[in-house]
Amino acid sequence: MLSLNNVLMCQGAFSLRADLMIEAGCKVAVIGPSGAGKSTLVNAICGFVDVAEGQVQLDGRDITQALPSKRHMAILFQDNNLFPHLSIAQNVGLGIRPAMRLSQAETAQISVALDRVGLEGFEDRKPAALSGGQQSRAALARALVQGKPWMVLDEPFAALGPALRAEMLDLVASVAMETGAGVLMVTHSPDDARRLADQVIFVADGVANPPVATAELLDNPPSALKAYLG
Ligand SMILES: Nc1ncnc2c1ncn2[C@@H]1O[C@H](COP(=O)(O)OP(=O)(O)OP(=O)(O)O)[C@@H](O)[C@H]1O
Repeated sequence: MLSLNNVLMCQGAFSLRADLMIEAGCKVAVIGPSGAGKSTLVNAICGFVDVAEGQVQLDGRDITQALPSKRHMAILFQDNNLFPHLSIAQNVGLGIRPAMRLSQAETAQISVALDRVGLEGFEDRKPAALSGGQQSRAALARALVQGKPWMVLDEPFAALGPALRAEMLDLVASVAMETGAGVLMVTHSPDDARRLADQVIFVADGVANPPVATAELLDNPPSALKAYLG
């Protein structure tokens, strides 16, 4: 369980409030207008944005001040953060061991993760020799090997076409189901939310609202969400 108890997050003059809980293993989309604070929310949960008031808890443990690396979250952002000078296997290996001296078992684990995302045989390629979709898959493999209970995605597949995006969302969902990981995903697309998410957090007017069942919220949107959806 991930809880934000009366949390106030600030980025310069911008501030965002949240008082909400997300069940372990739940897949949650974060939607809302541009600049509403979706990235601020997930970055605060991951430890990249300071919390000015309130408490962030993971399974009852106060992680408000914890380093990002101690938060049990695998993070996947839009640019994939693949290092261009490293091979795909090395990039995925960074998810296991930043120092990169991998044991045989860890090397095998990388191959299993690459197989899982459909990149078997791509171990030695550099990111530039992969398509955009394949790069997204490699970044997902890196999240996979971390074995964390949460995957946090900030518009991870925004650069992909609709068919490829749907494919990646289904892959995230099946990986999450296999590992039992919860998913928190920022997206601009209500269709993506419907495809992946059990629940939706709507961010608007300085508030990240508690999660509501996806169909319930998108089928009967409150006025601010209706205005956003158009
Ligand atoms: N480092 C920063 N310093 C000051 N203000 C910031 C900083 N980062 C973001 N902001 C401001 O915080 C607000 C929320 O930004 P945020 O990126 O969280 O919104 P968002 O909902 O993710 O937007 P988008 O959908 O456009 O990506 C914006 O007004 C933005 O200008």
